[in-house]
Amino acid sequence: MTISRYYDVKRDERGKRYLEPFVTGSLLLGIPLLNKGTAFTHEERRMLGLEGLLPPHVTTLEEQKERNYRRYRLIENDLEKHIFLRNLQDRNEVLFYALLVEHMAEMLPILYTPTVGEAVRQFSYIYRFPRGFTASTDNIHEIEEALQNVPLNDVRLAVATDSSAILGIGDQGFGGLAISIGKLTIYTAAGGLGPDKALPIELDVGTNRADLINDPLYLGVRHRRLTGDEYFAFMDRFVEAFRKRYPNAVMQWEDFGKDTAFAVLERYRKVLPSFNDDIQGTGAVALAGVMAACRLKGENLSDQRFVVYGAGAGGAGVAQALLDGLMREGLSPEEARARLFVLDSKGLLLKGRRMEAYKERFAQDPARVQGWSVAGEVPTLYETVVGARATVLLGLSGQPGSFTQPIVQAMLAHTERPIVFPLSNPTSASEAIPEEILRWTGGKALVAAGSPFGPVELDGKVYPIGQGNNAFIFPGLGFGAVLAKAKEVSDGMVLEAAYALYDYTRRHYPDRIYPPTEALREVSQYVAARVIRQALQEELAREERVMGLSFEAIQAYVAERFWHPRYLPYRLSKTQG
Ligand SMILES: O=C([O-])CC(=O)C(=O)O
Ligand SMILES: [Mg+2]
Repeated sequence: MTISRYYDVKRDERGKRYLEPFVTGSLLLGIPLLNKGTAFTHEERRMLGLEGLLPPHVTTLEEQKERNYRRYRLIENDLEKHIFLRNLQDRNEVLFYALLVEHMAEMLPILYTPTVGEAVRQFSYIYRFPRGFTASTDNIHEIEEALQNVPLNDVRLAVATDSSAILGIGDQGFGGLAISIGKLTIYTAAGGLGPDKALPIELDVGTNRADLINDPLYLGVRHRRLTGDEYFAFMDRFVEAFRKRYPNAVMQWEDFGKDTAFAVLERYRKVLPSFNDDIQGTGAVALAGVMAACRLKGENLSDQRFVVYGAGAGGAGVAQALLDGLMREGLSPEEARARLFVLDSKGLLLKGRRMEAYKERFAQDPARVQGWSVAGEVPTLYETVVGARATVLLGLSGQPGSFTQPIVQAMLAHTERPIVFPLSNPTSASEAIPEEILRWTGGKALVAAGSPFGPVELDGKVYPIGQGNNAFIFPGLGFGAVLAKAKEVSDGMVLEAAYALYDYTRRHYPDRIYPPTEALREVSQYVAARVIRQALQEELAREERVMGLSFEAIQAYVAERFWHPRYLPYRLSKTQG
C-alpha cells in the first residue's frame, strides 16, 4: 500500500527517508504535501520537470519561513491572519508547520481557539481549497466510493463533527469543517501526527439555522438536520465505510451537541477506537487543572465542593472526570456525588426535576438543598454557590458574563482561595474575564480559562492565566492511541491522560495550573507515552512494537515517531527515471 495516491515515502540504502512522487511537473506544485516551492533544488527541478517554473534562487526552509513570517506580521486582522496561514497550509504543508512550530504561542490563537470560531462562522465566505472530507446527505448513499476519492491511504486519525455545537457558538452547519481542520493542525504541530495521516471530516446532516439555509453563498446541504433513526442510519453508514477504508484509524468526535454527543460516543466507541473531545478531553483537562490548583493551595480534590455550570457535553464530561478523580482519592461514589453540584440552563440538577437522561447521574438529592435560601423552584447559580459552600466553580455554559461579581465573591466566605475556571470557548463565550475574577477576589482566586488570555497585572503582581483547553489532552491521547494501535480508547486511557498532564505540570511548572503553550509539544509526547502504557496495561494495544517496553522505551518510541516539519529529498522510481 502506498501512503498516498500521489507519492510514497521510502527509505534509501542508509535508511534515510525520501519521497517517491507519482506526478511530476506543474501538477506537483499544486499538492501541498509535495510542494517545496522555491526550495526545490536544481537537481530536483530537473528531475521533476520544474525547470523554469520557479525563481532561479533556491531558498532554504529558513528563508521561506522568514519571508512568510514578515508578510504575516503585516496583517492586522486575526481572521485575515487565519486565512493567510491556512492558504500557506494549502500550498506547502512542511513550510506551514515549520512556521507554526516556531511561533506556536503566537499562532495557536489564530489557527485554533478563539479565531477558529470566526473562521467557522465565515467558512462559506472564506472557503478556498478542498481540504478534508465531507460526508453529506447528498453522498451518504455512495459513501464508500466517495471515501475512495480521498488521496490518502494511511489515515490514522480523523476528527469528525456534525457541527451541532461548535465551541460555545452552536449549530454552524458546513462551517464546522473548519474546527476539524483546526484540531488536526494541533495534532500535527503539537502531537507529532504526520499531516498525511490526518483527515478532517464534516458530517453534513443539515442545519437548523434558517439564516444559513437561506444564504445563497452557504456551502452546505440546505435542509434541517437529520434526527432520530435517520440520523443514526447516516452515522452507521459513515462509520462502516470509514472503518473499511481506514481500518487503523482512531476517530475524535468533535463538537456534537448534547443530543448526539453521548449517543454517538457510546454507539461507536467499541466499534471504532474513538473518543469525544468535548466530553472526555475537556473532562481530563479540567480535572488536571483543578488538581494542580488544589496542590497550589495545599489541599486535596476531596477537600473541595464543586459547582459545574453548564451540563452539555463539556459540563457532563467535567462532572464525570471530577467524580473519577474523587473516587481515585478514595471516596465512595456517594461521597463523591455529594460534593458535586451541576447546573443546566434551568438551574441545579435535582432528582425529580425534568432533565435529559444523561444528566440524571449528576442530579442531587433534594434533601441536600434543604435549608438553602432559594427564591424559585430550582436553585440558581448564585444560590447554589452559596448553598453548596462552593470552593471550585467551573464554567462550561457558553454564557458570557455569567460568573458575576456577587457569585465569585460569595465563594470567599467558604475558602480563602476559590478555584474559578471560565472554560467556555471562544473568548467571547467566556463566563468571566480572568482579570475581573482576580480583581474581585483581591488576587486570591486560582484562575484558568478555556480560551487564551494574557497575564494579569494586579497591585504590582503578575498572574499568568493558564489555558485549560483540551489541546493539552487530545493530541497526546489520540497520538498515543494511534501508536498503540489501541482497540478502543478506554475511560482508563482518558483518565491517565489527565494524570499525565497533572504530573507534567507539577514537575516542570510547579507554580502553574497549566503549562504554557510553548510546552504543548513536550506535554503531548509525555501524555502519549502514558496513554500507551495504560493501553498496554488494559490489554488494548495491538501494536507489537510497543509490547513489553519499559516506560523509558515507550517514551523513546513516541519521540522517534513524532513528525517534524522538514523537507525530504525526492527520488523517482527506476521505471519512472
Ligand atoms: O476547541 C476548543 O478550544 C475546545 C473545544 O473543544 C471546545 O470548546 O469545543
Ligand atoms: Mg470542541
